[in-house]
Amino acid sequence: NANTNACYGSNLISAPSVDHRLVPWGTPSVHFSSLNGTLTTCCDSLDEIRTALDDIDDQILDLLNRRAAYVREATRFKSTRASVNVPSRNEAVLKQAEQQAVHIGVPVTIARAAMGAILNSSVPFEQCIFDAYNQ
Ligand SMILES: C=C(O[C@@H]1C=C(C(=O)O)C=C[C@H]1O)C(=O)O
Repeated sequence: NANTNACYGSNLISAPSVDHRLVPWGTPSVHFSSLNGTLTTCCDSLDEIRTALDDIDDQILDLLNRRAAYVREATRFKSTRASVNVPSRNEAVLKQAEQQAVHIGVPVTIARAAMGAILNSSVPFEQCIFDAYNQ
């Protein structure tokens, strides 16, 4: 079959191009099972998505707060400043996070970067706590 598209003019768009997609395009990736067993799909708008993201970000911050409390507590079991950072443990935490990410389907790129940022900020936080009690 000849490709006759070009015969109809250069402005003919037979398939949405990367720059001209009707939104929303593709198929939804967020599904909820409600109480009566019916499946509902999110989302109807970008606003709805951002409201959901804001709520999740609040939950992440809550977890970070709890995590930081334990990191602070760990300082009490370190007798020297040099023993605050434990590279082997950092590696183990990262490796475990990557494996868990694969297991539950979290994009590994996100899991790796997020856990890396958590560790890279937790160690200085713990060192700061150590210093504050060591002067
Ligand atoms: C909390 C600790 O101290 C540091 C912080 C870690 C963390 O945030 O998970 C891990 C290892 C240490 O570098 C620990 O030794 O477990």
